[in-house]
Amino acid sequence: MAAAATESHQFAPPKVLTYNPATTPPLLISQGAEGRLYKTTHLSADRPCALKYRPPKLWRHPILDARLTKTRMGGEAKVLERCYRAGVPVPALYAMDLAAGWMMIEWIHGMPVRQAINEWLGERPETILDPADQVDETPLVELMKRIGTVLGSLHRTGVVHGDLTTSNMMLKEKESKGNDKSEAGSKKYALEGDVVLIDFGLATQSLADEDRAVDLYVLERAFASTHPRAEKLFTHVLEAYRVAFKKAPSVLAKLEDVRMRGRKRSMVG
Ligand SMILES: Nc1ncnc2c1ncn2[C@@H]1O[C@H](COP(=O)(O)OP(=O)(O)OP(=O)(O)O)[C@@H](O)[C@H]1O
Repeated sequence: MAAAATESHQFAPPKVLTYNPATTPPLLISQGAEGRLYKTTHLSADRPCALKYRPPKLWRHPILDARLTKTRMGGEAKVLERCYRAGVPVPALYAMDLAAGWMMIEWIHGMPVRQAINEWLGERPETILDPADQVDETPLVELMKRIGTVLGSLHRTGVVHGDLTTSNMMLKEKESKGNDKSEAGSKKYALEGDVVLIDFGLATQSLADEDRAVDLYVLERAFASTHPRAEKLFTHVLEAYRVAFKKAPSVLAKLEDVRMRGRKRSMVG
């Protein structure tokens, strides 16, 4: 949940947020165990950005802590740049200071895919796939396909995300959505927009089918538990992935094995 004003933060924000006169007062967007995310601006007031900050961990040896921050955040920045250059939809990297533990990335206007789907499903009957309901699930199917296409481009680039969930994808707002303010218009456009992947903190570079399959499996499981009413539509993600990515057939065959292992593990307990 967004919390305003620097003063109320439990720990001081990084200096970059206080010494640069062109920087807009930071808004704390999220706070996790390892880091915080602020909304601020980069270079000019009309260029919003997300600032990811990993504050020093006082319980860790300072040299080890600095090394960990450099490795993890440096790895995340490297992956972001690689994806951006290859045309995978990710936020652009604006600036970073690994020694100080922060990086500034493009602000994506929109909402997490998780929220967009839940708001859209909120108005639907319990099982949206029941033909008797005559619910037009086309917008959600189209969104699933866009997710599959983006994942195909991610894996083609040689990157696995490591933490795929619908919270780690943003639905980038489209201009048309902003122009049509009517209720019908906002429903019609609720699931429109480009899917942008975020949070590459656990990403790695890999070309292995196994890693790619596990990436898809993690999303499949997360999707089933976050959006149980739309679980059956996940197949559209995999279909679009198959179309977008030449090596998909062997990844999807591997996904079968990964699922099997997952089922065995849950039977054993
Ligand atoms: N580039 C961005 N533009 C807009 N909002 C963003 C951006 N990056 C992150 N967010 C928002 O901030 C939230 C947290 O971001 P992110 O997941 O990258 O941080 P995190 O601290 O690693 O979080 P987590 O604890 O979920 O891993 C996201 O769910 C999203 O709502």
